[in-house]
Formats: sequence, C-alpha cells, structure tokens
Amino acid sequence: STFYERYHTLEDIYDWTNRTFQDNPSKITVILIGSSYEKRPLYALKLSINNRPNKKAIWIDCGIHAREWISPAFCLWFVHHSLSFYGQNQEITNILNNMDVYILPVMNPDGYLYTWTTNRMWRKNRSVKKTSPCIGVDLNRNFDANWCTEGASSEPCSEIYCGAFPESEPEAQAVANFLREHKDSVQLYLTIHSYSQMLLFPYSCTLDEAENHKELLEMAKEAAQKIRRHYRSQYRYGAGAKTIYLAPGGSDDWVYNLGIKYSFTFELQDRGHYGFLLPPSEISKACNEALIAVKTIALKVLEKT
Ligand SMILES: Nc1ncc(C[C@H](C[SeH])C(=O)O)cc1Cl
Ligand SMILES: [Zn+2]
Ligand SMILES: [Zn+2]
Ligand SMILES: [Zn+2]
Repeated sequence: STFYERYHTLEDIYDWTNRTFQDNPSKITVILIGSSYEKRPLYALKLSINNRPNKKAIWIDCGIHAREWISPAFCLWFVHHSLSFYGQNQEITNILNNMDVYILPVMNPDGYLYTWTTNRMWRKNRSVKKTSPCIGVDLNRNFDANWCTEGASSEPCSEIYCGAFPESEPEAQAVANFLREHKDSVQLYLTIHSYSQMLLFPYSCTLDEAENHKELLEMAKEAAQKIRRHYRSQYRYGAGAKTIYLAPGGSDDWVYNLGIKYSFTFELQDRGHYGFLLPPSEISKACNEALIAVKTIALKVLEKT
C-alpha cells in the first residue's frame, strides 16, 4: 500500500502502532519499554507468529538519529511486509516460524518530532543540560562501550555529544534495560541508520577485531552481494571502526559486549545524492534492499543455532 511509501509524523506512527495491534491481536503485542526525555512513550512491537516454547528473537530499532527518516520508514515496512507475506514468502515464513521480532520504530521520538516541526537536520535527542545552552545527546554515543573516548565529544554543543555518563539518556537506558532483560533470547541485534549504504558490525569503538569477526564479515558480505544482485546497489560492509570511522558508545558495540554476538548497524540509502533527505519515491527501493539484508542475516543466524 502507498502508506508505506511515505514518511509519517510521530503521531501517525503512534496511530499505526495501535492500528497494527488492533488488526493483528494474535501476532502483535505492544510493549512500553520506557519514555523519552520529554516523556513520550517508547513503544516496541513484538511480532510473534506462534507461541513455540523458548523461541529466539531478533531486535530491530529505528529512528535513533532523528534526521534519518528512512530508518523509521523501514521499521514500518518490515512489520507490514512480515504480516503481509507470512505464509507466502518462504524466507519470512521460515524466520517467523522460528523467531520472534521486537521492532522499536522510533527510538528518539523527541528528536524525530523536532525534525518535522523545527529542524529537519536534527540528529540527537532533546535533553536539556542546565550548564549549557545547547540541547541533545547523540544516543549512539551514550552506550557503555569505551564511552566518550576518541570519536565522541564531551561538549554538549557537539553533534556527537556522549552525554553526562553512559546511559544518561532515558532512550538509551530503555533499550539497554530491555536488552539486558532479554539477552538470553535475543540472538540478533539490528539498528537502522542512514545514509551511506553500509552493513557495519563491531567494533566501531576500537580497531580490535570482534572474536567472531570472520562470521560477521561473511554474513555482511553475503547480504551486500544479494542486494547488489537484486537491486544493483553497492553496500560496503565491515567492522565499523575501519569501514566508517572510530566511534565509541554505539548501541551495536554495547549489545555485542552484552553477549548478543550477531550485532549490526545498517546505513541505508543513499550515498549522498539526497543524503538524509531521501525522497519518498526512493523509500520502496531502500526498504527492499534493507529487507534483503535482514532476511539474509536472520536466516544465517537461524542456521547457526
Ligand atoms: N557503534 C557504532 N556503530 C555505527 C556508527 C555509525 C552511525 C552512523 Se549515523 C553513527 O555515527 O552513529 C557509530 C557507532 Cl559509535
Ligand atoms: Zn502494501
Ligand atoms: Zn545514524
Ligand atoms: Zn548515518
């Protein structure tokens, strides 16, 4: 439907969340995992097709960075595709028969709203610090992974401000708490960003290699190859520090160190032509590419366990 080929306001996404639950009460549950700095709810959808005992799970968060609008669009796209094609598409059927999926469409609702009302290029959350006129923490520098070392800034006015301390921000704390509670069932962590068309995995916070580096590289490579074959788009892939930049405090690194060994950051379309301002006409291609990557990686995780 064309609903999924448009960007949606925060209000629309809350309404969509509710409607999706109402329309699929046996497959969807809505979980309040916390609230934002400005007290907006952080709702995650749990997609669970059957109640097979001790099923494993996938976690997908979107919208950690406010201006990266293609990210929440993908979370909605993923839920829609899963519900529409379960039982028809062999890959999604296989994944959902064996795994539950937690989807957090907007991890940074205050920032997302701000990009609709005030500043389209906003990145951070909207937390206020008494001792500074500047607002916001980069939520992807606020996790406890080499926190606030090189690649982040302790300056509140910086776009990569790490916050007062690890998990100082309620949005980061909500996700970290949920994953700490569910680390034994969540096997695959995906966090969706834009832009630059990359499939990244730990570490970004250090140049050291992750202990399952070869495995992660193989999975990312296979996903990038499938995207190229189906959509002729080039996605670069590799460990974050070498592939994009050295940066500490990211969610993927923290989740990895928590023990969830399959952890990826997707940077979706494009490569800079439109950048964060990817037009709605490009949403379907961008989301279908991301979908291929999610399916490829999820199926490989299934094979391994
Ligand atoms: N662990 C990480 N993984 C990926 C990235 C890249 C994103 C791209 Se917008 C960022 O800069 O926050 C950054 C970090 Cl700190
Ligand atoms: Zn549709
Ligand atoms: Zn980002
Ligand atoms: Zn980015």
